Amino acid sequence: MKILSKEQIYAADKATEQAEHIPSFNLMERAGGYAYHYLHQRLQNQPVNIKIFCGTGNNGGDGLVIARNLIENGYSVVTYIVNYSESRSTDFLNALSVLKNSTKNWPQLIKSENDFPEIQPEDLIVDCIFGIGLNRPADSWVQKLFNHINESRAYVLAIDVPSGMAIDQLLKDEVVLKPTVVLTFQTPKLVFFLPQGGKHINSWEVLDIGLDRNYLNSVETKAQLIGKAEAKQMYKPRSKFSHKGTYGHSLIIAGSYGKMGAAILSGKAALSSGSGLVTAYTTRQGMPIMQSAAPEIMVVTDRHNGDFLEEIKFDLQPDVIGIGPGLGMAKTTQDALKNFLKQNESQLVLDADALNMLSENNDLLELLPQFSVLTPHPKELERLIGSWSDDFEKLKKAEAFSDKYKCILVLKDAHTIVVFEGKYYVNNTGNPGMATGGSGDVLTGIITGLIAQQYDPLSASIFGVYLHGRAGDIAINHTGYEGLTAGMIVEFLGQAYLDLFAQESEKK
Ligand SMILES: NC(=O)C1=CN([C@@H]2O[C@H](COP(=O)(O)OP(=O)(O)OC[C@H]3O[C@@H](n4cnc5c(N)ncnc54)[C@H](OP(=O)(O)O)[C@@H]3O)[C@@H](O)[C@H]2O)[C@@H](O)CC1
Ligand SMILES: [K+]
Repeated sequence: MKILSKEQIYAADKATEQAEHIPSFNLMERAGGYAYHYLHQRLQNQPVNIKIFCGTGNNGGDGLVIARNLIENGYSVVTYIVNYSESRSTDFLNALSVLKNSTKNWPQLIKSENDFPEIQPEDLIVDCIFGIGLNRPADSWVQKLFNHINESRAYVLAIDVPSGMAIDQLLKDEVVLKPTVVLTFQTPKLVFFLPQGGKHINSWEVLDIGLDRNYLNSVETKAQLIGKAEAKQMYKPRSKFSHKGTYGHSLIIAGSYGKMGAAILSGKAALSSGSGLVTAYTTRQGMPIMQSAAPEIMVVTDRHNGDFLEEIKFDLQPDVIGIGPGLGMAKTTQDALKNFLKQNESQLVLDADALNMLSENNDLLELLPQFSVLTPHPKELERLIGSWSDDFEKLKKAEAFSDKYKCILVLKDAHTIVVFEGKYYVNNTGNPGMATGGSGDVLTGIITGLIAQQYDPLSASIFGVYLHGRAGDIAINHTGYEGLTAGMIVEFLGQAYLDLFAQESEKK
């Protein structure tokens, strides 16, 4: 699903008005009307007290349209206008005059803290104070109103975006109204998926307000949300006359004394993502551990006998190499990595200690083959690209790094974002149960295994991140968040593949 920027949303508005030859107020009527229907379907005329807080721009105008529809349909509504500014948008004034002409239930003005109404936990709050037009911190009395609503424990439906949250920047000392649900128009907003904004969002839904299809289909967005529909399109079906060679050979270079689990998890994940063959390259001591833990995985070892890899040399030609999990940061391993990178020609997926070694020796980055995949978690990312002031700057810096080294960056987080050639692919699977040791090693294995099967590195990264999260989502139905372990993510990978096509087969 495309994630439009603020400018693109305003442009989609204009394009719709032009294509349908309608004034902008019609679009507000439509958006507010659909939002009313959303509420009405769920409330079914229950006697709940609804308090609608409106700003003085178009988000507030939407609120007035929702209020009018609710009042006309017999709901108990009190509407407030939060007077954060003396200016009113034209369509806000249009919505106000239609409301005043059709009902005696007129809005009340809130000008300061003294005007705040009492809110009961049983009330339903509709937040239409600020939408995407917020461009600076709200006045302190308005922020107090956000907090007043947050403290009420009432159910809060935010229209378009939670008030106080800017969609294209992080505002200093941001105070945000924390909704129960965000009902967002037409397109999810990128900020919902970034840690600093996303933490205020419990759940969100997109409301299709019928913006112009031609515009939406043709607009090229920087960010895209990856869900099942997008993942399904990437899936490569298997052919009947295939054999294990068809699905490639993955080499996983991983493990050290006390960290063999990382190699096992990565190797198993590569296998379960479908790689035809998997070989692990690890320390000599690791051989019996690998062989007994994963009989399907072949093992090649360093000829030395130490706790850490001292040499990375092998006599086989894998299609792709995943390197890093559990390697440790021993000097001997760093030298081994350097020598390996100098002569390596295979496609690479780099994770964990391999990334830390790259951060310590920036020259090594020049040795990476084009389209290498790097899968840092936030701390590893910081070591690679330096610190950032906020999530938006983080993305910009990641983009510059990816451009400079022609690599694919997989920014692991609650919503992992794959960054490549100026585009952001935002993953929408996964859950907090996956914040567990070894989860990242599994992802490395999955992406490696997909590249072995001839997925191009970008698709392998996007699809791999999706599958990883989906496997975790299916697994928690059995384990709960706390009980989920990385090994289970591997076990549920097959289910994640099946789930891609689950709906079709159920319908048959
Ligand atoms: N296509 C769609 O999706 C459709 C969208 N629609 C709706 O329009 C909404 C966007 O409306 P909007 O542009 O009028 O902005 P909104 O958020 O109401 O803010 C109002 C004004 O406040 C101002 N301002 C900013 N920060 C401030 C601050 N801290 N303290 C005080 N003032 C501040 C700023 O004006 P400024 O002062 O900068 O001139 C801003 O313009 C959108 O979210 C959706 O609900 C639908 O109606 C139709 C289809
Ligand atoms: K809002």
